[in-house]
Amino acid sequence: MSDIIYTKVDEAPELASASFLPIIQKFAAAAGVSVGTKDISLAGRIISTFPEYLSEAQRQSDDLAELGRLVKTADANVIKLPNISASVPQLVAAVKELQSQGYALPDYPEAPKTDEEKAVRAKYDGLKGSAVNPVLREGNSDRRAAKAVKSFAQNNPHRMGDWTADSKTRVAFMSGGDFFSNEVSATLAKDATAKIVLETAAGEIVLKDAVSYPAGTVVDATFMSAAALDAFLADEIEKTKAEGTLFSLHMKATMMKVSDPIIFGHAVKAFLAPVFDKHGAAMTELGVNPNSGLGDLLARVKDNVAIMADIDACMASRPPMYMVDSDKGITNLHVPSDVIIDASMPALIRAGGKGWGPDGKESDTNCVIPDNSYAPVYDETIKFFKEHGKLNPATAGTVQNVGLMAQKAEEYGSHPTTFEIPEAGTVKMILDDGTVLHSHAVEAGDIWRSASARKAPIEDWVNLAIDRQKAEGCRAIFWLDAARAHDAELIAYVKPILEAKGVADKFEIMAPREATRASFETITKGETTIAITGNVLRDYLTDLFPILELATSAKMLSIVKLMNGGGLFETGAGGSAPKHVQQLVEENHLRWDSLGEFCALGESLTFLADAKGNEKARVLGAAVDAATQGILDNGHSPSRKVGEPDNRDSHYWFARYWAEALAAQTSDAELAAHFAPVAEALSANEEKITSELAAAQGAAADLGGYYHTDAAKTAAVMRPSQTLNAIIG
Ligand SMILES: NC(=O)C1=CN([C@@H]2O[C@H](COP(=O)(O)OP(=O)(O)OC[C@H]3O[C@@H](n4cnc5c(N)ncnc54)[C@H](OP(=O)(O)O)[C@@H]3O)[C@@H](O)[C@H]2O)C=CC1
Ligand SMILES: O=C(O)CCC(=O)C(=O)O
Ligand SMILES: [Mg+2]
Repeated sequence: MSDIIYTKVDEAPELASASFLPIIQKFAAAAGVSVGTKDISLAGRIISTFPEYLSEAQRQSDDLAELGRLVKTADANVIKLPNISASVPQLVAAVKELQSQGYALPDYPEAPKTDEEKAVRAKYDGLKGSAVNPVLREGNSDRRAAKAVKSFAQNNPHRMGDWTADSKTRVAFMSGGDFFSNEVSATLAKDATAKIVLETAAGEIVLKDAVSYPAGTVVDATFMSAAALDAFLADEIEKTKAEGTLFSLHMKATMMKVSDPIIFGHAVKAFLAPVFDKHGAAMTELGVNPNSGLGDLLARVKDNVAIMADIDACMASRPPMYMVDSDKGITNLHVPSDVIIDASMPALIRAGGKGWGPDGKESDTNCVIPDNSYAPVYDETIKFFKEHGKLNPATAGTVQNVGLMAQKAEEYGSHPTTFEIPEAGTVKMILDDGTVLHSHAVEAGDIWRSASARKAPIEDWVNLAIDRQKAEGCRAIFWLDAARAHDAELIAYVKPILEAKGVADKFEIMAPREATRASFETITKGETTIAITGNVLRDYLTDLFPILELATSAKMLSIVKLMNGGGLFETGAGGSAPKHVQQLVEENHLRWDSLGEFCALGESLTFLADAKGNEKARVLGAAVDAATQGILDNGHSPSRKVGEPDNRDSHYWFARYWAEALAAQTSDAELAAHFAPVAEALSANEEKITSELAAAQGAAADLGGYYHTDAAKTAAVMRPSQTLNAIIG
């Protein structure tokens, strides 16, 4: 096993790796540090799941499973880039592309009937959504902006849209019948195995047999009422029209891969309610599944003139929709994975509460976030800006995050125990000793789910929070709502630990709405605060605050201190930026910023030095930090526009500053001697390299695929400077 594993992923970060990884490998080798790769891309995961359909040459090992084992050991040192968490349309597209490249994969069975189809479908379902992060995240999350990154943002503030008190933008959420209001929770006194059953008039349906929990696990159960959701959505569509704003829906259909696509499907049905009422049967016949979105729906009904006419008439009577791409007519409801709440809401808030409408113009927006558990965070943020005006990134302090994430904690681990209820009855969670832990009366179509958080991760999380607060000496708030069932159980863990460690006075506990306001008040004063949150708020806040403070969450330091002693270093807190690939393919400019990779690399090398006593790795790591600083100080981050320096230029500069720092350091003479000529060559050839890189831009680029690109073509596109390539070797 290599000293450091660098993950092979998808889309923009993978393109960036084609340019950056050869540099990392070359520099690391000089210090005897090996950097290997493991493929966790969507295409790679599909290929490794179906060996029986593929030729020997096409087969691939199951790298995700291997990494899943590695992260449970003290040896793990993994640099994890963002990967696609696939929605069904993305999965289907990736399969089609692989088939076109000669991979005889089975089609994705939309409506599996035979046993074989059901088996294939089950395998594909395992690849869906957030199938990678929960496997690798065997530790809790520490996300913050590195000091250099934060001060760069303060000295070079990005543009922010203005907020005015009369903005019509608002957040809409349910007032009852949702996951928030139906939640019940209990902490298990002893190890237990639970069975989840649905008791109906006709008998008992076993939804899930034998889920095991160790003693101390906090086990929640809740449901979203389909009837309440539908009434809410219909009402909000009407209200949006009356208010003259855009209708938008913000979900996490990728990570909440069972519950949220269903909620998304309800919104598609609500928006096209008259069409579904009239043509429901015909549409089902055509294979329409509202959960796959409007894009899939339109592709299936496009040849039916009557349905298409009624869709047009319905859309004309509806409020305008928030658009993903107004030029191409792609709406919020086209694909469930296009609008993902963690990134979409902060971008809209950064823009002053504006979304893009079908006319290609900015407009105030109704932001529909049905469940009330976390919607108040965005609601309060918007209220704060309406009262105080936009945040000033030049003077704003920072919100760091410590997130409970390990061992599939909370909602993000709930997929195997989430069910769309087939018929009315009572869902019961029954323990092996006969105790009925939780019970809910449900109707057909309700979405019932159970989430859990284990004792060891919860305690590790509280201890991580204590360490981080001690290191920063700043305000620290547990975002827990004493009135919410799950949070009350967590508070029962948190308080005694804080008291036992004598640090209770250093921490506050507040419900998300109050904590949101308190955090904005703190950073408005230029101060730092730590948000100590559950898994979903970890995700939401580590995009929200960075996007407001730094313009993007791509620049975040994202450390997962693995519970068994290893290190997982995530690059940034954002995703794989599909829009960046689109730009590269059209005009050969990659605006992806690798600052997240730079930060993660520095941490990984320092971790290697500490874990293995490898002093050369420490020197390399310190030089990475100097190079990162050099990129910031000298403005060599990628620009957004074609013809200007892009991701590849920033890698040249990174290599140069890294080599210069290594040549200049005095802790390791051998490394200094090795890198002196490299630094000199990079500096002497600056003009030549940057003009070779510039010459590559402008025309369309061929990667030989989207999900499964051609390695040689990608390398040719991403490494266009022969002079630089010759120096790197
Ligand atoms: N850790 C992980 O594995 C994660 C994976 N994802 C996955 O990523 C995909 C896309 O998700 P999405 O919600 O659109 O979020 P993204 O973070 O990928 O994109 C949102 C926007 O953020 C900006 N951005 C993100 N990263 C960078 C970067 N390195 N440099 C510059 N700008 C950046 C871009 O803005 P602009 O276009 O204005 O330049 C981009 O369009 C999905 O498949 C999702 O599942 C999402 C989050 C985390
Ligand atoms: O795993 C995913 O789908 C996304 C992860 C994410 O958004 C995050 O961790 O911030
Ligand atoms: Mg996120």
